[in-house]
Amino acid sequence: MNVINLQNVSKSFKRKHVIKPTTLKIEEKKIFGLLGPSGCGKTTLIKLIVGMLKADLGEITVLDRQVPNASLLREIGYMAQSDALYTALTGEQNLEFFAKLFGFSKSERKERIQYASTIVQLTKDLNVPVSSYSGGMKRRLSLAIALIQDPKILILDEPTVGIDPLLKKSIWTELERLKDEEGKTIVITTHVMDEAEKCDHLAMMRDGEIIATGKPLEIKAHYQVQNFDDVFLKIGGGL
Ligand SMILES: Nc1ncnc2c1ncn2[C@@H]1O[C@H](COP(=O)(O)OP(=O)(O)OP(=O)(O)O)[C@@H](O)[C@H]1O
Repeated sequence: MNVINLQNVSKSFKRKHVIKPTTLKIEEKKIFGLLGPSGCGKTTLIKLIVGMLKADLGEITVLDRQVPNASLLREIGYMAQSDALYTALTGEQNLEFFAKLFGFSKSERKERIQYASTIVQLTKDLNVPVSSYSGGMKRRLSLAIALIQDPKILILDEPTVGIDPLLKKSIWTELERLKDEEGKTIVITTHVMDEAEKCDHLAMMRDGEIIATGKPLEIKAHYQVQNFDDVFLKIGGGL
């Protein structure tokens, strides 16, 4: 079953055609990666799916509901590229704020905060104001916020930027567990080549267009290369 469907979706900013007519289906219970050079339109595409931007043309449905739809807020955990955090508050207060928005009871909030902060290894720093967090800690808190309401779909815009390799590995282990054991669908943008390899399915973007889709092996075969660094070089080189 497809949980995300885009049908001929396009978007321009002023006269710039940032997303050219795009049709895309994302299957449930998969990790779907969006790859492409900086500025090719990944974040814009993601914002259209989340409902933060309105498409000029075309139709987007998520879980069979047309976007935008307020009921989808609960179903989509979104981690933006720039952290949207309350820096005067502690990590825990940030998580508490978002957990309250989703109407969790006090005991559920405690449980959810414990779960989300453990995954991103922030439990020890929960009582520190976010203003004194490092860049990587802010990314981790943003990921915890995306997980707080136990959404069916996780949409993560470069979630592991600024995160050290060990923690990155444990985050990926958790993403794979969320998919395998809890049936989550995960959409991720990345520039990191080993992350591309871990996705079940990929869409390669260039200049506002999806130019290839497939499993990592299929994409490499398509470009006749051994690794994703070379895929990128070929895309950048105007294949
Ligand atoms: N609000 C906006 N107004 C005008 N132009 C915009 C706006 N948002 C994005 N753009 C332009 O749209 C293009 C695609 O941007 P987008 O952020 O989607 O790319 P990206 O692939 O996510 O890049 P990166 O990997 O660097 O994050 C860029 O040329 C950008 O300058």
